[in-house]
Formats: sequence, C-alpha cells, structure tokens
Amino acid sequence: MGVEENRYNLTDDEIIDQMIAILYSGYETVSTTSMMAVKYLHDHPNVLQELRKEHLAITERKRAEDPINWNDFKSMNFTRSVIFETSRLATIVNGVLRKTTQDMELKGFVIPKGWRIYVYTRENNYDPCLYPDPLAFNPWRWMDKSSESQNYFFMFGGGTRQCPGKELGIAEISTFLHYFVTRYRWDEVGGNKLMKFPRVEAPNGLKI
Ligand code: HEM
Repeated sequence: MGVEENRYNLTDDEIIDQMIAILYSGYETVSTTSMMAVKYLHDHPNVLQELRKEHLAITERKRAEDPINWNDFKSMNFTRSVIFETSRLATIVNGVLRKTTQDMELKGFVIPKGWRIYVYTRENNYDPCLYPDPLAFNPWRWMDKSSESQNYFFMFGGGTRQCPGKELGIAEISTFLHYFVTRYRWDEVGGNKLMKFPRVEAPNGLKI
C-alpha cells in the first residue's frame, strides 16, 4: 500500500510494539493452551477417547498422506469444546485491560474517567451460576454453540478489542491435537510443576 493511502503512518517504535504484541499474543496463548489440553486429556481418559473418536473419523475419510483441510477443521466440534474448556478451567488469560473514556457508574460504584481497569475474567470462569460444577473439566458444556456467544465469555476478550487471532489460535491448537491424539499415546513423567498465578505456566516444562 502506498504511503499516501495511509491516514496514519506508524513510527518505527510503533511497528516494533506491534510485532512484539503479535508474536507474544500469538505464541504464549497457543502454546500454553496446547500444553494444558495435553494435561487435561491425560487426566480425563473419557474426554481423550471422545476426542480421538472425532479425529480418527477424519483420518478414515482420507488417505494417510492427505493433510487436514478447512472442512475437516470445521467438523471438529468436540475439539473446539475441549479448547474452550481448557481455556476456561486453566484460565490461560486471566483478564482484559480497559480505560474509561468517561465517568461511569457500575452497580453504585463510580469509576472516574481515565481510570485503567483490569477486568479479572477468572472470576467469570469459575462462577457456578455461569458454569455449573465449575472445577470439573467438562468439554460437553460447550457443545451447545450458543455458549460461546454469551456476554460473560471472555476467554478471547470482548467488544472491538476482542482477540483478532481467536480463530487462528483455535485452528493451530486443533491441528496440533489432531496429529497428537491420532499418532501418540503418552504418560506423564511425574513431578511436573504447574503454576496458575500470575499466569499459567510449567516452569520446567510439562514432561511426558
Ligand atoms: C488460544 C489462543 C488465544 C487466546 C486465549 C487469546 C486471548 C486474547 C485475549 C483475552 C485478548 C484481549 C482481548 C481484549 O482486550 O478484549 C487478546 C488480544 C490479542 N490477541 Fe489473542 N489470544 C489467542 C491467540 C492469538 C493469536 C494466535 C494471535 C495472533 C497471531 C493473537 C493476537 C492478539 C492481539 C494482536 C491482541 C490485541 C488486540 C487489541 O488490543 O486490539 N492472539 N488475545
């Protein structure tokens, strides 16, 4: 695109900021969700069995050398549910940042203009009114498509700043899970340390 067509030209510092934001947002989230999915699948053989069934059905429709395609991805309904449930229970991103552009009142509390707010969405994810039996790993709760349109679904943020990489991230994790569950069986080596705060991570890696 020619320079004259842009209403606003990014400075070099802004371009560097954008690159770091995209690299970080696109890497940590996808790798941590994939790791936690592997962990939960290991701990819940009934879920793994259902997931494998979905992916083996895909492999049966094609030749061994054919890669998975868009239609295969669109048929991965249970996989999508496993990803959402992993995201919810592990709370990979535990909140979103906002700044008030005017004074606003919320349930009797006034938040002045210009305040920075951290919306701690982990609270939503574990609210038993929104997610019955919230500490259970239950991907089936997402099989109703409308669950991901609820206004308390914040795993990818919300509004105009919602994660632009949402579908790309889901496609990457789904592709990883496809090859992982159709080609491998695994066990944990033991002694794995998992931290949930301030962010989800396995400081020494998840050894399997
Ligand atoms: C499982 C995968 C992912 C999760 C859970 C996730 C989650 C989030 C969340 C919660 C936000 C904040 C949204 C808000 O403030 O409302 C966000 C923003 C963002 N994400 Fe993701 N994300 C994922 C994958 C990706 C990928 C693959 C990319 C790009 C390659 C990406 C790029 C971004 C960017 C650039 C923003 C900032 C958007 C803005 O401020 O306008 N994300 N993501």
